[in-house]
Amino acid sequence: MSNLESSPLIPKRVTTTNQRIHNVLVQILTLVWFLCLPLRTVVGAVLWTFSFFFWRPFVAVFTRTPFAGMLARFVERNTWVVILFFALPASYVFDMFFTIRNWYVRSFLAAPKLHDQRVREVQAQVRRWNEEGRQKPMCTARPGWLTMSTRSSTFKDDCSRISVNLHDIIEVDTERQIVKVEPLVDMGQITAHLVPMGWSLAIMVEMEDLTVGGLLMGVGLEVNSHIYGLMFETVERFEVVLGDGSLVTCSRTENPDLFHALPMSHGTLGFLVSAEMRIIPCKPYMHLTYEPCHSLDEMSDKVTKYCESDNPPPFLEVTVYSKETSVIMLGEFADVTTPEQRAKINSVNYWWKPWFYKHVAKFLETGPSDEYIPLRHYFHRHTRSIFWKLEELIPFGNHPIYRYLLGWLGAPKIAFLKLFTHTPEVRRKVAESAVYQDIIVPISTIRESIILFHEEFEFYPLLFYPVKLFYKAPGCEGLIRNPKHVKEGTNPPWEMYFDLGVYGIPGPVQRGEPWDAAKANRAMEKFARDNTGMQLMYADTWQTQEEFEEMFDHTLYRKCREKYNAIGAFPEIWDKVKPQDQR
Ligand SMILES: NC(=O)C1=CN([C@@H]2O[C@H](COP(=O)(O)OP(=O)(O)OC[C@H]3O[C@@H](n4cnc5c(N)ncnc54)[C@H](OP(=O)(O)O)[C@@H]3O)[C@@H](O)[C@H]2O)C=CC1
Ligand SMILES: C=C(/C=C/[C@@H](C)[C@H]1CC[C@H]2C3=CC=C4C[C@@H](O)CC[C@]4(C)[C@H]3CC[C@]12C)C(C)C
Repeated sequence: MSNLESSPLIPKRVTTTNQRIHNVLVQILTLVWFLCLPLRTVVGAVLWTFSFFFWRPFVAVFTRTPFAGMLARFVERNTWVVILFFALPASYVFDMFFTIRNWYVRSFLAAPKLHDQRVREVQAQVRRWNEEGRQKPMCTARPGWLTMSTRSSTFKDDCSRISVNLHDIIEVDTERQIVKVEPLVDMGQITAHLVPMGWSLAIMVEMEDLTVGGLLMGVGLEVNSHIYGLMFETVERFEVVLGDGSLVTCSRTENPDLFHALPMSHGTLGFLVSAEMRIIPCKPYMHLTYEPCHSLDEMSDKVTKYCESDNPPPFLEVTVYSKETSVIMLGEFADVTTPEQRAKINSVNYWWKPWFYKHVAKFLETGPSDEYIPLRHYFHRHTRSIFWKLEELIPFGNHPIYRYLLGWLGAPKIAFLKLFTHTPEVRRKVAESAVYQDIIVPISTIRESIILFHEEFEFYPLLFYPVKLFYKAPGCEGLIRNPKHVKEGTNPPWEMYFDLGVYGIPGPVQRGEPWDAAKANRAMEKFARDNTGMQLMYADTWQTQEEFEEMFDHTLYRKCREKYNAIGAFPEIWDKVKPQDQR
């Protein structure tokens, strides 16, 4: 028995019939596991031994030698080799493991009971950290390579790592229209659970590996954020372990200051251990209408009109293919009942299908159209191509031969891309020669923003998701600044913003011309600050601390750090996100 389990803080487990079945199954599986020894040895040895016991130490040692540059060049020029032979198979095995594990936990282990026990384990770790003299500030033990962040920061090396290993969906309450989840539940897990029940998160974020904790303690948004706002707006209650090990809950009425300060606080106020989030009923299909636009003005006018109308389309996304061309996608949940509708079904996520954004680009030539996409296919439409990033990594990835032969392997997990290809040297080069950035700015700046991105990055496609930012009453203003030009007569007041994202190698770099990463990124950040906008902090920032604090309002955040015992217990956000050279 571990020390934690013998602790008086943790209740003894109750053995239920399900758990007895669980015990028998564990014994059977152990037997099967041993009987499969030869297969296990081959697969396990090739994948895990190579990745964890050879590749990482090899990279660590190699990067200290004069050959580091050579390795970086090899990885850079032959990224597809590393991805095809290591990242893809590892991702496949990892996904299979988690699919089985999640099914198993759902079927045989009582998650609500385990939740309380696991929260106590987090509390026990924090209390132990206090008893041992509060040496280094705390952060979650999740390793950097497993996260979705492209940041090069290494703050975790200077922190005490607390394991917040909470992976489960605790409860779906269709009457209250709430799902209660643990922070490491990811988007893929949620759609697999909710969609067959006829429900969806109010904001169902696209990428399967994004976690609830990361999206709420960072920023989450999707193509219906022009209705619901950022993901944290759909939260009813947070449950948090504070720096002294106590457990608090907060909502709009209970500890409201903490409730409003938590979003975007990046784990610097406490450890999130559960969140209650709004769910909405859904239908089996998304009816998607494609409207190609052939000028920036046409797109800007149409999008503004749709977003600000009294009856906006429930889902709205734009993919910008060049300064003047883009496709607007308008979606609504739908049933498919008639033969005409059935003829328009397109399961876009089957592995042999063309990547979604390539499919959408065709409407620029063929004109407006519509189709019915099965809901899970729609929710995860960009996963297979990692938006438009995979083409750079596997240039032949959308070729029909590749799709039919190897498409079933799916996309490499971002975590494994990072694990296998991010040597420090590569990371440095990426920051100087590629851009992964999103800003959220008012919809009134569509033209200026796209022109700015064209001048600074000259990379397409661009991602465009409209987002409603709600005005917060005095005392409730969190890190995200209040919008300045709210729409008259709305309650609560709001202003329409949009997320503009650029992910890839800028035009000048592709052509072998000079490109000043610092200048371009700083111009983008200044534009966001000047327009009461913000940058998404999963990415590297090039701002100074003063500029960062001009972008994000630290007033309530700092009050809460003091009131809820976070000072000394957790780093400040800036310490987590600041650029490497400001450490
Ligand atoms: N559509 C969208 O909205 C998209 C959003 N993103 C971005 O990706 C990030 C999410 O990625 P993901 O890998 O899921 O998350 P991460 O592991 O990157 O976590 C993001 C931040 O949240 C903190 N955090 C996570 N879990 C907890 C917890 N239980 N308690 C306290 N703090 C916690 C982390 O703290 P710590 O540093 O201590 O680990 C970290 O600072 C977000 O920043 C989001 O903006 C990316 C793509 C799309
Ligand atoms: C914020 C949004 C979407 C963002 C995604 C497109 C990016 C989020 C994380 C990005 C990536 C993470 C790590 C990577 C590993 C590198 O080796 C290659 C690049 C990348 C795959 C990179 C690509 C872009 C992201 C997926 C929207 C939806 C608001």
